[in-house]
Amino acid sequence: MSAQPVERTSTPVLELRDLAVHFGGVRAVDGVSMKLMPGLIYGIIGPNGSGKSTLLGAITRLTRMTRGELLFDGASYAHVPPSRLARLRVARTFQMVRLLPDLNVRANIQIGADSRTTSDDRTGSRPSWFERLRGPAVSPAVVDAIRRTRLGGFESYYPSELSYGTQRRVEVARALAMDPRLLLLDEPTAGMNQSERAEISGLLRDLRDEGLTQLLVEHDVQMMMDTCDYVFAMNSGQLIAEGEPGEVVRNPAVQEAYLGRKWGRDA
Ligand SMILES: Nc1ncnc2c1ncn2[C@@H]1O[C@H](COP(=O)(O)OP(=O)(O)OP(=O)(O)O)[C@@H](O)[C@H]1O
Repeated sequence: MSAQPVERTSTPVLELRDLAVHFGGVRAVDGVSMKLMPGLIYGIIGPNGSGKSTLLGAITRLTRMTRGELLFDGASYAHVPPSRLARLRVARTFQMVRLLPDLNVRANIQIGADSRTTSDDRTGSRPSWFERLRGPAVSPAVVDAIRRTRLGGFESYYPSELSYGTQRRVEVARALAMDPRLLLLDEPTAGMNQSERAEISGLLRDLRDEGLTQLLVEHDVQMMMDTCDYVFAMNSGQLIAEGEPGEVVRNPAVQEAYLGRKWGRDA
């Protein structure tokens, strides 16, 4: 693994230049620049209120930027509406599980596959996603997402019948069914037990090995160290450190931001 993936010469999948999001006088994100190179898992760590979720919101165009530039594959998308992000092949999962309770696992994942084609095709002549769910056809993208997330056997289950960890995996599967080039994950292991966390970490690393670029926001620093290739640390809306995960969590500014807590097996 390279400790300095940003030094590679290929075009970043995602680049942020001097990104800022201010809410009145609150500088939630204040001048963040980063480059995400293809096929790596990136993480953002930082204490509560440091701006991590706001940054994800800006990247996914759900939160209005105050200034800065967003580039995907080298092209600006700062004015692309969030509904068109699937077309860019950017997918995300949310802090809270957002599965539709009245649809089974297969149908929930189908929504991901349909969101991409819906975003691409605005002719209005196609059946709605709900009409297609009632039909017999299952997209190859859905079959593939179920295989990659090891959800085989759960296809007919409803969300309320699944453990929290499995619901989270369905969320990841729904995002994968969009065939993303960049997957953004907001606290994917929140509320999980240790074995569920390890399972998600393994899944994300498998997806990385298949070439999927990922950006992860997570409170569990040990999980970030075990999972990420490269970590950004935020505090008060700004980046205070970046690099190989072990180095970043030992950085004095990062340690101070977390009020003296220490991580790492040998820290
Ligand atoms: N819509 C909003 N209006 C005003 N202030 C906001 C808004 N959203 C976030 N903030 C503020 O911006 C700052 C950054 O919040 P944000 O949720 O991005 O941090 P975070 O690092 O994701 O925190 P956590 O780890 O607790 O989720 C905080 O001071 C927060 O109160």
